[in-house]
Amino acid sequence: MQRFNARSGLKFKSDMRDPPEVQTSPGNHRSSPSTVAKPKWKHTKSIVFVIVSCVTIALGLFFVCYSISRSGRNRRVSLRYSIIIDGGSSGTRVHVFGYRIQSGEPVFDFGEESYGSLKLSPGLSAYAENPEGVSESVTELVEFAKRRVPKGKLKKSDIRLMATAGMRLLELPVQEQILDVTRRVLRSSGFEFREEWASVISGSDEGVYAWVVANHALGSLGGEPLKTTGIVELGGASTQVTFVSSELVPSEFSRTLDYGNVSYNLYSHSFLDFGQDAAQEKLSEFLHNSAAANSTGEGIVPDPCTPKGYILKTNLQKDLPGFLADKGKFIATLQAAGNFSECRSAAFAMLQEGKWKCTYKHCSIGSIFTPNLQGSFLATENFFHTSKFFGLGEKDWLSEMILAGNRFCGEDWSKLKVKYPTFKDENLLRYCFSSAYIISMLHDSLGVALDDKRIKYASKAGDDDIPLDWALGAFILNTATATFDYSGKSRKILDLSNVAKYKT
Ligand SMILES: Nc1nc2c(ncn2[C@@H]2O[C@H](COP(=O)(O)OP(=O)(O)OP(=O)(O)O)[C@@H](O)[C@H]2O)c(=O)[nH]1
Ligand SMILES: [Ca+2]
Repeated sequence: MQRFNARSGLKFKSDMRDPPEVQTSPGNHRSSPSTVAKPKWKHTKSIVFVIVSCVTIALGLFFVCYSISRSGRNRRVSLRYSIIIDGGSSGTRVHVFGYRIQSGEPVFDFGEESYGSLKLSPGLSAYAENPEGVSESVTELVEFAKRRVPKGKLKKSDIRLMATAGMRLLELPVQEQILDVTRRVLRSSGFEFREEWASVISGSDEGVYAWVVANHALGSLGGEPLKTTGIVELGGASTQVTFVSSELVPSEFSRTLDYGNVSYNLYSHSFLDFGQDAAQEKLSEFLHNSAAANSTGEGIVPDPCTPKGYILKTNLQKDLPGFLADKGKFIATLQAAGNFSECRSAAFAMLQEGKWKCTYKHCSIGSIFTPNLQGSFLATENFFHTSKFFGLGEKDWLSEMILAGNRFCGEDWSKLKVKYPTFKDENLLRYCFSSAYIISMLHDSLGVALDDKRIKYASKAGDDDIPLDWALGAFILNTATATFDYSGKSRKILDLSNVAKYKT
């Protein structure tokens, strides 16, 4: 309803429900003083009102910002921190974990706020000839960690360096020289550190840790053993297989993990030197030795795992990580002859080498016992990277891997370079061997059916997309132990009694 005020020319649009709103109707603007001038005191009142409301709004905004920053600071202040440095063959990564204790239990949150990581290449084993060189990269990783932990918390935050297969492949004295350099850096880092916290962990431990983070992410850790998910990890220098087996497992492969009120009897083994990078380098020696008979006379041996047209350079040898340097000498005698099936057969023959020494009921790889895989599995690291590269589906990724490998291995190198212009040669080169190696390992050796829906490739898992990195599993167990110690309950978390067997 609109009322017209004859004197002011102002239309009051008022409605019983709405506060009165003043409208000036067009053409009714009067310049004469006859327009109703407001009394002086009204102006002052509205100016005071405006100032008071601005100050109130400003104070309100300040309070909101302060409480947000305070709660963020409180969150960080209430957080505890733990740092793990993973010394892998292809790189060294630092993981910084923030966590809190709620009613005696650690609460893990691998979101951005509580978790950060940084990877530096090359890995520790690349410094075999120059152990002192390690200090630079470890120092850079420590500095990354210090930027994520409040200064006042450094002394209460433990830092560990846990090296894996790349270091296991070095001679013990060289391992110790490299570890001593890392200990010197960690000792002066300001974090809580003990000498024994810089070590080469056993492959079996590495597998258990990866199993722990996968089942934590999937929510099955602490649940029924046969409802847990196994892990197969194709790393750079080693491959881990870890899962709950209902078969009787010889003690050298058996691990007991007590978590919550549940005891898990795990099969866990790390196939040292059967990581993808190590296997690909071993293959050149294997091809040379096994095909010497039918080489082309001048000692040239066909290499079915390298696409035709690629010139295998001897300078690849100087690019090899420390533990592989001596393998490079065979590269010069190889000739690229890309063929997926032949590469798959060569990889399978390499995986079966030493089978005659098998003293168990059955051996799937070399003379090593592996129970028949049972239940669901996540296939990580190179299983994931290569499947991603070929854009394989979730369901039939193994059958698709064969098709993709056939195409890739059979393609001429010059065409692959045009198709994948952004890839460095040494990275693009890996995919023919990788596809064949994956099939020869999972299907030909471990007996996974090509259409088995229970095995999926992944790099993350669970609703929170938790990274499937064994270091997160090590952190979970370390913290759980710490918590149990902390709350006075001394319960066995991880039966490490037989870890000594792996240390030698
Ligand atoms: N194709 C591809 N491979 C990758 C990528 N990032 C890492 N890799 C490879 O994946 C493997 C890394 O797995 P990791 O477990 O981290 O290997 P690592 O820790 O360096 O070696 P280990 O000591 O055997 O554990 C190595 O073979 C890397 O070369 C990537 O983006 N693409
Ligand atoms: Ca690794």
